[in-house]
Amino acid sequence: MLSTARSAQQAQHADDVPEGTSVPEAAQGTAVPRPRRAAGGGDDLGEVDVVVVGAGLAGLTAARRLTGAGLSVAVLEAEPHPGGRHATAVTDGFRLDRVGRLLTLSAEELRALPGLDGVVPRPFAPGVLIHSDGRYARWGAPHPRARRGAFTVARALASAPRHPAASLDQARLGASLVRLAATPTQRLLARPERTAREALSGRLPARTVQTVLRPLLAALLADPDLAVSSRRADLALRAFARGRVSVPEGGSGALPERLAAALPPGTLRTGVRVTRVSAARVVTAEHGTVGCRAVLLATGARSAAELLPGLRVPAYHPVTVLHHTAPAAPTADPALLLESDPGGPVAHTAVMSAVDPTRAPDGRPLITSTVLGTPPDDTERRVRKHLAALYGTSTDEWELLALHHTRDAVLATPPAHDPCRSVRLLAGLYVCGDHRAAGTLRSTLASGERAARAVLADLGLRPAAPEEAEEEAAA
Ligand SMILES: Cc1cc2nc3c(=O)[nH]c(=O)nc-3n(C[C@H](O)[C@H](O)[C@H](O)COP(=O)(O)OP(=O)(O)OC[C@H]3O[C@@H](n4cnc5c(N)ncnc54)[C@H](O)[C@@H]3O)c2cc1C
Repeated sequence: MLSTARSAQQAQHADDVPEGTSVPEAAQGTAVPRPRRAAGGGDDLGEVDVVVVGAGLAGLTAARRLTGAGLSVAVLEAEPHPGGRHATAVTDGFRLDRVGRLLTLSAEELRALPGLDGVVPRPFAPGVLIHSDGRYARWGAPHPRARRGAFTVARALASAPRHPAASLDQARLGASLVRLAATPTQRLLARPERTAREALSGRLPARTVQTVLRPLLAALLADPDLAVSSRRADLALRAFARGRVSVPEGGSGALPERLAAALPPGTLRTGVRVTRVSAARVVTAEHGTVGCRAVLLATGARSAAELLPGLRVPAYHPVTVLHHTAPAAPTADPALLLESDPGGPVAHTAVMSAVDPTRAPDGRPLITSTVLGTPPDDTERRVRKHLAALYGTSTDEWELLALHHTRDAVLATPPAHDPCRSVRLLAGLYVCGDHRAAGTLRSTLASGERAARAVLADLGLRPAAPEEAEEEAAA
């Protein structure tokens, strides 16, 4: 049963409760109905215990936890498939990511995330290949005779035979990354927080920051201006130093697909756009109304603010991803190639079929390239020209498979970003997603877990607990 004390509680973060939000029946003290039958087929979505709006990573994680607790749940997703920003489209047998974020978790860390065991990370070649002043340099690849082990990328930088012009810079960067690789998360999070630009320029020569760290952090955090929090930058650089930059086998969609597949049949309803929410009812565009005991908004920040005007929409970095195939792969090297020279438009690119052959059919090449910020008008033509220069080959015969522009692709996490924003608006109404989290994959998933736990507590199915300011939520 819902505890009276809990239901009478005021919203924990009144500033975040949209004006005019209707207080749910449960919060007004009316009897809590018995668990409801699961949503049925046809256009009648029936009644359920909890409606989760949005089948991205956060909503699916919350749904997994709620169904695991025995509640009937309807996950309503506007698109024809789950996954949100991290859905992977299949075109002519190619698996094409929409945003294509890089993974910075080890296989063990990935396995430990709820519902994601079985997702396989496909690493890039160790280190990164950086294009600068028309030349290429591989940073952080271990010497062929070096012993394997932890922190190989950082040690490689510290001990590699050096280009005379860059030897001191390379040694200082290597030493800095070796130290970072060994620093525990809590120590990193306790450091003073500034922009990454300020923090890095205090530690390393401007040339190293500009030619190596800026393009590397742009690839990892989608923030080429280094305005991101120095703590987020340190965590990302530590993952790089530990040799953990990879992509999920089969595309980013492997993560939401795994979470969706584990839900009880009938829980996920795709092609259902929600147009109005209150704590006891959800109205859809074409499928009527769903009655419920709690609503969890997991739609991404902008859509959440459309459904509940007053919710704050934080800043995001836009990302444009282009997928090409070619008569022949421009290289067999599974390297992450970073552009350090200004002018763009490509920030980073890889022969993705060399990194993860499962993304392309019949051994065909797949080249995936990323443009950060607002893309130019003639994006495809300029990207094709830039790729010709980067790979040193003609791209005239290359075929564009897809171009995806996502305006709110990656949460901006400047200094003083709150890593653990409240997920409980009031009893019966909850919100989760990357905008409630720290700017990491783990914290986005944790926001779904936190929201599900808050629902369970308000429904009396688990002891009420303060919203966990979990360590992992920040990391
Ligand atoms: C490989 C990988 C690496 C990642 N690395 C990071 C990282 O380093 N840092 C980080 O912060 N995050 C990372 N992420 C997570 C990612 O960047 C996003 O934070 C996350 O995908 C956002 O998920 P979400 O569920 O909040 O929102 P979304 O993915 O946007 O899902 C929202 C869903 O709601 C649906 N929807 C919207 N409006 C409605 C409506 N009215 N009715 C019904 N449905 C609606 C949308 O169609 C969408 O499916 C990573 C993800 C992957 C796969």
